[in-house]
Amino acid sequence: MDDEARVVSPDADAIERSNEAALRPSNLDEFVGQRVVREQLSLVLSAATGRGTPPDHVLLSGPPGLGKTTLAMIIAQELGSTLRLTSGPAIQHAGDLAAILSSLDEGDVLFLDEIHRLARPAEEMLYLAMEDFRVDVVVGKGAGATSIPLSLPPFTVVGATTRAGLLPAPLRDRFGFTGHLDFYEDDELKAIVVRSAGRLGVSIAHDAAHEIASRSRGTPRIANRLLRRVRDWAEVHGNGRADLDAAREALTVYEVDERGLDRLDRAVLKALCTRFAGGPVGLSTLAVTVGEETETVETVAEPFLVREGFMSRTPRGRIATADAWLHLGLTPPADAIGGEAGGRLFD
Ligand SMILES: Nc1ncnc2c1ncn2[C@@H]1O[C@H](COP(=O)(O)OP(=O)(O)OP(=O)(O)O)[C@@H](O)[C@H]1O
Repeated sequence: MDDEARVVSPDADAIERSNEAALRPSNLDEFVGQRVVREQLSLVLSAATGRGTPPDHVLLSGPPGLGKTTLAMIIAQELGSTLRLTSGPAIQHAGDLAAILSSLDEGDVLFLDEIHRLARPAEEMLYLAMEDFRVDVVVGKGAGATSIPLSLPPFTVVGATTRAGLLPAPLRDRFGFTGHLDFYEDDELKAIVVRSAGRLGVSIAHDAAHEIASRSRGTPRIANRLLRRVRDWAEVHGNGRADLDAAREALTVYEVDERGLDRLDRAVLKALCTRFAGGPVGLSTLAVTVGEETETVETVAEPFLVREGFMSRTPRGRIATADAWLHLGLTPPADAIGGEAGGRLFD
């Protein structure tokens, strides 16, 4: 299954991103949760504003859908600066980055999403630009090529990455502030759902907001998406009000269960428990059994199942925890490991 086709996917396509625009908080006070990052960032921004200089470069790391782009927008907003958005994969050549850098105005915020996917030559150009506000533009080709240094006005890079570990140390070191975003608690997600419902003009009951929050896998993007599906259901089958019944019915239609697992997650757990007696079993065997690509199971279902304590990765393969058996309504074998124990991780 295409990841973005899943209602519980943490990723978003272009259409969804444009739908999300209306739901983004526009300042730090409206940004729910992530208390530590919010406090630290607020200090960095206030100090820079007080000094009248651009703040240090900011690196935001964490899984998709937790608010990195939103925070970048808030940073620009709080600084009263212009935000320029691009991403690692969009920059194919160093020249693409040179063109962006040389068009920046003083104090601009340059948001570089998926910064870990920048090509090496662009990465090296970025080091120089971040450190010395300078870029070397190469003119001509081959032996006749010359490099012309161009100075840039002071600006701030906000880099976002889902894989902070992949960033080379020299790049990581050029960020004066790094904030790591973590999965949200249910009460924070509930606050986001209530706020988003208000923005969408949907009347929502508190227990319905809680129901949506608890099935959203700790991720605001998923919470907002489930809210839109509940709104659809309420408009088509109900009275337009998102009450608990509407929430439960809609999420049943989309096969998202009370712990946030969808059809693929449950298929993986079921295969693990019933076909392989709880494992250990290799990932590719498991993927073939559920009729999916290995990569889909590895990147889409497994991280959530491991995080929730349903599955464990061991050197001999994947195993189901006691919680997995219980969640499927099955009796765990006597030697099943507890949900929290998690086995020994091998990577
Ligand atoms: N703390 C928050 N409070 C309220 N809404 C939030 C919060 N964090 C994220 N959202 C909402 O969740 C959606 C996804 O957020 P965002 O696009 O910022 O995530 P992201 O981490 O940049 O994702 P990606 O890595 O896929 O680019 C947006 O609609 C945003 O408004």
